[in-house]
Amino acid sequence: MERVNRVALIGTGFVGSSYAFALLNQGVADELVMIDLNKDKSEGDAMDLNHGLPFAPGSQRIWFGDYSDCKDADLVVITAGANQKPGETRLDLVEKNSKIFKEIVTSVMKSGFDGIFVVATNPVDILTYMTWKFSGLPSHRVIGSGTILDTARLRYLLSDYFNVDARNVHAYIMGEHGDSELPVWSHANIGGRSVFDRIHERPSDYKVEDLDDIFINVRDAAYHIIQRKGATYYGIAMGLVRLTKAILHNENSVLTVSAYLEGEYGEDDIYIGVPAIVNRSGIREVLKLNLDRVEEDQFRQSAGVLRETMEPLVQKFFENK
Ligand SMILES: NC(=O)C1=CN([C@@H]2O[C@H](COP(=O)(O)OP(=O)(O)OC[C@H]3O[C@@H](n4cnc5c(N)ncnc54)[C@H](O)[C@@H]3O)[C@@H](O)[C@H]2O)C=CC1
Ligand SMILES: CC(=O)C(=O)O
Repeated sequence: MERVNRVALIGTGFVGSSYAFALLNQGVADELVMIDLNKDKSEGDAMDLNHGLPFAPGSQRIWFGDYSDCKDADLVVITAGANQKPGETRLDLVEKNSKIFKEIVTSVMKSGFDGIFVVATNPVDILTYMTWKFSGLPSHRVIGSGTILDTARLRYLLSDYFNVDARNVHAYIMGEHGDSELPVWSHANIGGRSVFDRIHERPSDYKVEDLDDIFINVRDAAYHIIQRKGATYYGIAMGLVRLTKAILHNENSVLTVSAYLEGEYGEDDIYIGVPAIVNRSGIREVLKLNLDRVEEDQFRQSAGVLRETMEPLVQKFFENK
């Protein structure tokens, strides 16, 4: 008999329920258990999604459950916790969401869970680090969604600008999933042709300065959406499904996830957005790009911002016991 893949989703708010919907529609997992403090909302979502099963691919099972269901999960995806209010940064959420994570990750581990964690709650790089520390799992089995969404936003905006299918635009955002992130222009290309070459061959259509505006729109996209509708969820939900598929289907896909660094890019003991090869074992390998000097500096600064924010919490939770 073929092995059943189970995903346990913790947090079924805007992001979690959108992820559940996208996962069901793409038929990526065999089982999805939904867990949330808000029992009514989560149970209602499970009922509602079950009614879509006749229209979904394959045979899938969805239910509202509890932490004991995490024991047999291959993947625990955490989207629980506070989101940003207009004007708040992701880093502003760090204290309250770290407390929530201590409770959640401890409960998951008590179930006997021995799979892979995927974290999306903000500030995602720091909460991925916290998940790794609270869980005691090997670092390659704890993955943050990192800059997966920012990279998708960049590819979309470049595709719009150059009028080329987003799937043929290859460009990464690295660093913090947040205000200090950076675009890796030195490796950005449209179907293999560097964005700079593309701009230079069509000077009447394209300008290098436009790349700055494109990046600023990527970096500030969450603020623009939150201002309009209070939260962002569809983009990240689809990104999380992409990541889930790369893991459960052992794809060895390159995705800009939040990965634990041990000297790569000159940093260690930190989770931060980098391109990495992802498969059934989690993060197989961090991909080392040759960044230019400006990008190297920006990456170092971004890591510095994360360290500075994280330091008091690491002391509080792990050093002052
Ligand atoms: N990584 C990324 O690219 C993105 C991350 N996010 C982040 O995702 C997180 C969730 O955002 P939304 O879904 O919009 O928030 P939401 O408020 O709609 O949902 C949060 C859910 O967490 C649940 N929850 C809170 N404490 C819990 C606990 N101790 N145990 C179980 N469930 C608990 C709540 O009941 C609620 O259903 C936020 O931190 C947000 O910033 C949002 C978009 C993109
Ligand atoms: C909220 C958030 O992290 C985003 O949309 O990028």
